[in-house]
Amino acid sequence: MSLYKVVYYNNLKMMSRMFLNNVKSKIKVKNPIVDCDGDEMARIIWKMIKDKLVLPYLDINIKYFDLGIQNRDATDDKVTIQAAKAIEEFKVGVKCATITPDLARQKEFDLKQLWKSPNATIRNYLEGTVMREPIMIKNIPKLIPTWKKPIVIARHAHADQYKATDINIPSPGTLQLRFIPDDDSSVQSWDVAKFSSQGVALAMFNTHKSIKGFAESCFAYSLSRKMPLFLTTKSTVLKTYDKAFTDGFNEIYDKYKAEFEKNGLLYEHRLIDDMVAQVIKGEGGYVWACKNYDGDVMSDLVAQGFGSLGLMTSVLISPKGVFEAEAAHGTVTRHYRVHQKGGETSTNSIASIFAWTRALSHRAFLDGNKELEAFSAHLEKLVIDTVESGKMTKDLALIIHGDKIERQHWLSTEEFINEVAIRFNKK
Ligand SMILES: NC(=O)C1=CN([C@@H]2O[C@H](COP(=O)(O)OP(=O)(O)OC[C@H]3O[C@@H](n4cnc5c(N)ncnc54)[C@H](OP(=O)(O)O)[C@@H]3O)[C@@H](O)[C@H]2O)C=CC1
Ligand SMILES: O=C(O)CCC(=O)C(=O)O
Ligand SMILES: [Mn+2]
Repeated sequence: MSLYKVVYYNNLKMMSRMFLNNVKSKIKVKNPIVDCDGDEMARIIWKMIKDKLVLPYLDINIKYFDLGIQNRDATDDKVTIQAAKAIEEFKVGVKCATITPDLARQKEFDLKQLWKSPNATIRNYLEGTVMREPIMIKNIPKLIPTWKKPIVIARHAHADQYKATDINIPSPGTLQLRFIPDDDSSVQSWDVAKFSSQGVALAMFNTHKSIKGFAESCFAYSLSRKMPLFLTTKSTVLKTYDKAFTDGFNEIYDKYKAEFEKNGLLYEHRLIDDMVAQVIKGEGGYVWACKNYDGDVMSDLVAQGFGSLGLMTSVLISPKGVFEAEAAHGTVTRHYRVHQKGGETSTNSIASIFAWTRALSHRAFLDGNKELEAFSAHLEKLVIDTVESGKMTKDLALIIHGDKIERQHWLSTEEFINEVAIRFNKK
């Protein structure tokens, strides 16, 4: 079995029918799923999804880890690494968006320290590639009208800025980079900068092993989806660092070249600035392999271009044979502030629902559980049917109605999830 298998439903209607025809009682799920809870509006959505769309239908052993900021602080962030290890053990995890604290958050929650990003901790532990793909829904116009087919961002999930040493330079002086080999060869050092006043510096790294693992997952994934692959870097500027990516991909491509050509698929390296311009004028329909930071930024751009951050799925596929699903967006703090004041919110829960369906379908695939596979497909179909019937959250309604939007055009956060749940019960 390929380590990089991702289940996609080509025939949602047929799978959904299978669910309706066959499922009489709660579906038994043999092996556990690791559930990582999160923060703010995302946490509120998470609970509603579990209570209304998942737990009533599944007899499932959920290994729960509370990655909410208060519990990470209370456990000195040990809970995050425990969650990563549990995902490694049970092979399938699903994660709610979490706060990565900055100084303002430290003050807000009276945190012991500025804990690291839980996403970076988990992804660095599991390694692998984050595949981000927009959910395309017929009646939601794309903000970038030239886009006709999905653009899948394949984001290298290991290191670079997300495992960097990120420091203040307190006074004038010389900054050096040193490499001390484990064997007897001599120490090497490089002068990075001569500071005449205070400043900042960053040291980041990656490994050839991780880069080649990234390349492997991108080629395997592109082939399985029959989509061309583009890798972007700034190798003209980072002549050594980014060349490690172009060389690593070329090496792995040798293995895939014949299959790519047989399927009429293209692999090409492009400079990132050239690519961003091409992306806007092209029609989509490819996998875009991005370095870690580029993938973070570009996936939000692509998500918004296709409609909303609430429609961007995100799955981590790891060479350890492990799978983690999440939404690409964050905790949606601006909406949460409204909720805290008792106001009505309309936060899109679709990407979080799809985090659950993608994790469950991977569980189904690993366990050979056809009923669970049909359940996940059915839930995805209900969500899409709900939006196609005109019932949606405000982010989507705004794309359709623009400044003519009225209250009747959209549902609140809870109303949308209730609407999906009602459809479930109608059968
Ligand atoms: N995977 C993770 O765990 C991630 C966590 N974060 C964390 O999330 C927190 C908030 O980050 P922030 O930069 O505001 O990014 P968010 O992605 O949470 O939100 C940014 C804006 O995008 C729109 N948006 C995002 N998701 C949705 C949705 N589901 N439905 C409707 N609109 C949506 C909203 O726009 P509008 O206000 O215009 O409606 C929102 O204010 C931070 O603490 C950050 O650390 C951030 C990214 C990923
Ligand atoms: O981990 C974080 O702080 C941000 C994560 C993020 O933005 C993403 O996964 O897209
Ligand atoms: Mn991001």
